[in-house]
Amino acid sequence: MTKILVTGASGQLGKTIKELYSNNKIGLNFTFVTKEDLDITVLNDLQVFFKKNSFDYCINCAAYTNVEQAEKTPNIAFKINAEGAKNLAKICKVFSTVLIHISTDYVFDGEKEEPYSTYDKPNPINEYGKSKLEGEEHIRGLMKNYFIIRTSWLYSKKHGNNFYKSILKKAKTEKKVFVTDSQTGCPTDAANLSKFIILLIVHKSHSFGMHHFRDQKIMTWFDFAKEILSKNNLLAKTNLVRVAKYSTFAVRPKTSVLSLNN
Ligand SMILES: NC(=O)C1=CN([C@@H]2O[C@H](COP(=O)(O)OP(=O)(O)OC[C@H]3O[C@@H](n4cnc5c(N)ncnc54)[C@H](OP(=O)(O)O)[C@@H]3O)[C@@H](O)[C@H]2O)C=CC1
Ligand SMILES: Cc1cn([C@H]2C[C@H](O)[C@@H](COP(=O)(O)OP(=O)(O)O[C@H]3O[C@@H](C)C(=O)[C@@H](O)[C@H]3O)O2)c(=O)[nH]c1=O
Repeated sequence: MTKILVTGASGQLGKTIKELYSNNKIGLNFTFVTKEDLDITVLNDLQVFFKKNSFDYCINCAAYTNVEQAEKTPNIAFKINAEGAKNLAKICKVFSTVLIHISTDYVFDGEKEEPYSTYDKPNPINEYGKSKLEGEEHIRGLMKNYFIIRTSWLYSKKHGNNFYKSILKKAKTEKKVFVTDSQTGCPTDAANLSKFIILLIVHKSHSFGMHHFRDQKIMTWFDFAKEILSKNNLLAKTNLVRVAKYSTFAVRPKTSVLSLNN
């Protein structure tokens, strides 16, 4: 049996992996831990936990993902996304566990017209992106047997908080739904990312290092809102308004398409 620890298991990605694979028949033995079970910012707790239980892989789904709030309380974002990642890297190295860590398109500034390759230099423009980049750097500096998977615009119809669910809620509760067409990226279904991660494990991949994963379609948030409403038969009933500027605390990359060819 391959033993896999999933941290941050009550979030969008953690819940998606649990739904898809907790009852698997492909020889994967999962331990799902929430923030309450195991806080990745407390190194000593990680040490105690890893001494008691051994794992072949750790999928780190724990993160601070509130892009707006991160501008106001960056210290909390850095504590979880940078320090937390550093702690996991230290522990996984000591206990010979492969770390699978998830990062984001928001490590890029969005000024490149072409898709970003894994060789492009990150230059985050908001606190969330900066904290995620610092997490990546800790992992890369501390260990070898890791996968960092950058993804973008993650959504699940069922789990967590995301743009998909925000738009559906607004369509049902607000007279007009204003959505920006000034940022372009790739919405990615959390189920597809989950499958990509599990395939790395099942295939015993040794392609350690940085990877990009996203779904195929490139679009603006406005296009995505239109697609969400259309698929839910709400487009005709909703007053969807295209705007250039939607007021936010955090600046976001203009074009953050991840290259699929690394
Ligand atoms: N959502 C997106 O659009 C994208 C996400 N990503 C990355 O994908 C990964 C998964 O994201 P997603 O599932 O959407 O995020 P969520 O915010 O849905 O889940 C993160 C989980 O981590 C938990 N958590 C927070 N702090 C700690 C801690 N100190 N110790 C342990 N657990 C903690 C949260 O608990 P609680 O809620 O109780 O704080 C939450 O359950 C993250 O690394 C994120 O940066 C990348 C690109 C896009
Ligand atoms: C909800 C909403 C957002 N927007 C705008 C605000 C923003 O510019 C853009 C996206 O809004 P959100 O705040 O929902 O999404 P945001 O939190 O920026 O999403 C990001 O989350 C982090 C965790 C990532 O890693 C990124 O890949 C990305 O998915 O759309 C509208 O124009 N209208 C709306 O009704």
